[in-house]
Amino acid sequence: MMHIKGNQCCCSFDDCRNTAEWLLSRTRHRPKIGIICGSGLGLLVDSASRKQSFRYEDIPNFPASTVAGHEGCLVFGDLKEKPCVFMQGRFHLYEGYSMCKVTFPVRIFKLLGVETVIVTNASGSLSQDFKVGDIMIIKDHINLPGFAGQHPLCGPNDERFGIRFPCMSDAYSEELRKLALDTSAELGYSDFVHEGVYCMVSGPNFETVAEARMLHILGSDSVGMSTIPEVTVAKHCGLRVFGLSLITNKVPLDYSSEEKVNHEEVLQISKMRAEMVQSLIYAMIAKYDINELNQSVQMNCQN
Ligand SMILES: O=P(O)(O)O[C@H]1O[C@H](CO)[C@@H](O)[C@H]1O
Ligand SMILES: Nc1nc2[nH]cnc2c(=O)[nH]1
Repeated sequence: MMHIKGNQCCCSFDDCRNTAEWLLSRTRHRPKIGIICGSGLGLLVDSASRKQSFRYEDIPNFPASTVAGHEGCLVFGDLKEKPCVFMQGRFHLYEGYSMCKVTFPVRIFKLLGVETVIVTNASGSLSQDFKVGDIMIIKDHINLPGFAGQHPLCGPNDERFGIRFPCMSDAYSEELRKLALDTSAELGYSDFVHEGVYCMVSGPNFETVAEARMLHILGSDSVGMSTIPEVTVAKHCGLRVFGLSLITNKVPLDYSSEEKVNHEEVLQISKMRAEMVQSLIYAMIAKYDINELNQSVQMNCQN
């Protein structure tokens, strides 16, 4: 599959602008919060009001969802009266998409007027402290494909999106992480909500024992096959980022382990715990003062 024309990204500023204008001319929604639903987490959309949905296949330049548990719909709607847009299904490198296709919707979010992105995913735990069904607030990440040059910002930089060398040491908003921890305590969730470091691998296979041990030694608390490209592009274009990772399985760190992960089990646990993820996000959004946060986004966002 060829996504790069010469050394040009297949998703130029004009492609992004055309897609955003197509959407803006078909909806009255003007979202401020963009939510990316991970594997099996599509039901985060369920309680939104005034919903309007577009199938990915009908949106110009949008890739198609090919993975079970990723519905393939862009849904506009309000959560607690805050205007949101949801990706019910994301794109992954292992589907054969280039990094610019994987992250294309994040740039569309930006051009739609979104200021905060909430990413969610399903991941396997490497930390002995996490149990299946726990929620990990993403504090930081390790971009393993990025180390090998599989990086969404490689190639010519378009300054209309952001600067050539973006800072990543504060990728995940400290203020939103604190809000998440406080909200978890109020909901009585503290026993199963923890902060941690997420590591991305390209997939599609799950880890060998030796790989899992290496990722753990490197400082990863959980591992998955997504999220980091989206977060990187969001930070590059000045969006505020918050991330939640649902622990759907334990990654075997020992050859004697009986654990054998598969995607069906990942989806089963995601669907079982999606309501918890949903109530945490809703409670956070209810408390979230968009105007106040916008001011601090502008102050903090020096990129
Ligand atoms: O990261 P999300 O999209 O939630 O999905 C996770 O679950 C799938 C594997 O079961 C992989 O795609 C992995 O990345
Ligand atoms: N790489 C990887 N991705 C996952 N997504 C959900 N669980 C896992 C896992 O154990 N490993």
